[in-house]
Amino acid sequence: MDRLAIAEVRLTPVLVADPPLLNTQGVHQPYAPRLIVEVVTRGGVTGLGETYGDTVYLDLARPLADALLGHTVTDLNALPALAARVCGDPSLSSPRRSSRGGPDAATGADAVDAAGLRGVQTADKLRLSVLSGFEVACLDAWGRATGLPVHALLGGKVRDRVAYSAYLFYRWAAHPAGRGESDDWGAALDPSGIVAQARRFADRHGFTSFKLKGGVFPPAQEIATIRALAAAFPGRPLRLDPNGAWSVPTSLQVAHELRDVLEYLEDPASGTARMAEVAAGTPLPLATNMCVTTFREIPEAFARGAVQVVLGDHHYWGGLRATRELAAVCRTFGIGLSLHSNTHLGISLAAMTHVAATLPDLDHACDTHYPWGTEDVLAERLVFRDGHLDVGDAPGLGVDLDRDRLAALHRRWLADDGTYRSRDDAAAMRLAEPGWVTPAVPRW
Ligand SMILES: O=C([O-])C(=O)C[C@H](O)[C@@H](O)C(=O)[O-]
Ligand SMILES: [Mg+2]
Repeated sequence: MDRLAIAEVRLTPVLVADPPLLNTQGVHQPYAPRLIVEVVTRGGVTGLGETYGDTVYLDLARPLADALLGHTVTDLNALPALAARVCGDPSLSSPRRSSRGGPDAATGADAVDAAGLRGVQTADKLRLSVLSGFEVACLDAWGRATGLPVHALLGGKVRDRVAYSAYLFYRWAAHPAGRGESDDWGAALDPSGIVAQARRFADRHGFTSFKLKGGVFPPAQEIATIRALAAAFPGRPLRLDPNGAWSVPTSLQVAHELRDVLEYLEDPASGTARMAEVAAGTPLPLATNMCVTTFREIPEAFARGAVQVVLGDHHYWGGLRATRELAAVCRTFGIGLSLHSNTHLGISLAAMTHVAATLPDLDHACDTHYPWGTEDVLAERLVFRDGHLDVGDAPGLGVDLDRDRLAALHRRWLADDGTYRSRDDAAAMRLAEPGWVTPAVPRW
């Protein structure tokens, strides 16, 4: 066991190129912050983890890294209590104020900040997101030390490949003011642009289901885009996610108009109360990665029938094992399950794939931003075949770090003056539209 004790934890914040993808709050900044966690055992094995890299997460990660020294990588049930002790007083788990001085993201369904795209931001959720990077790194180290894949440490895989969905975004050709890296996707701001984007995703990665990030244009335009996708890809599962931008009547109208082509409607309205009202008025299933993002949000949402599919995310649910606990709760209440994604690198995609492989009732193809990325810290990028990732049996996560790439992305983080160290989609939007503020919801 001593060989599995943690001798060193390395934290490397990085900035990763991100395209100008639009959402209801603004546009992605040219660079997204991520944190790479390396856990080194006394036996000399290194495990990899990845999580959000915004400054508020880094502030919690540093004390947790120190506190982990001497613990063994198998000691995962003790992680949440350790994190609660060293990352701050659990009583701080009440809602947190927006770091941007705007409305408090957690006080109600009408207030969102960048974190609001993934539900309210609480101290609990921040801490769990940090913890998830360490949990994954410990599992990777444990697997590498014993020759077992992470899915085996989670009880074993029930499938050999995991289905992913194409994540379509309205987008500009380039970031405003000549910032960031360029790519060859071009702009997609209307139905034909999105259909072309979907074709490219399908041709390149074999995706057969499609999710459109909505809440960008008035609903009639987004309905037209979904209709164009349905015509171009008949019978394929489609999803639309305006991140809570619509009122209850608007949500009901969109649900009615698209009821024959949508697999589910994702977070049409903000907050459990509005989602419950929408759900009561449509047979279309509602999915969420906003109103059910923590265990404590489950009882009310499930009792009120507010959601029919939970889009789990191992980052903010607190790791791969917590994601399995979420799956058990969803199974108990007859609620569907899939997995959500934010801008991420290959370590998180590998982690997500391992846990997805162990979930018997994964009902829908998982989300991923990965195909939008052109940079990674992995020696070899993960490759989708027929819209799936294979679930390997190599030890740990089965992915290797490229130290030169990691160092280069870290140098970018070091060189940044703070502009990109915390995600701020509204700030990025202001470069194109001075005076832009995060729209209040309901926006339409
Ligand atoms: O499903 C979702 O809500 C997301 O993927 C949240 C993300 O933050 C997405 O809106 C984005 O990347 O702009
Ligand atoms: Mg969503």
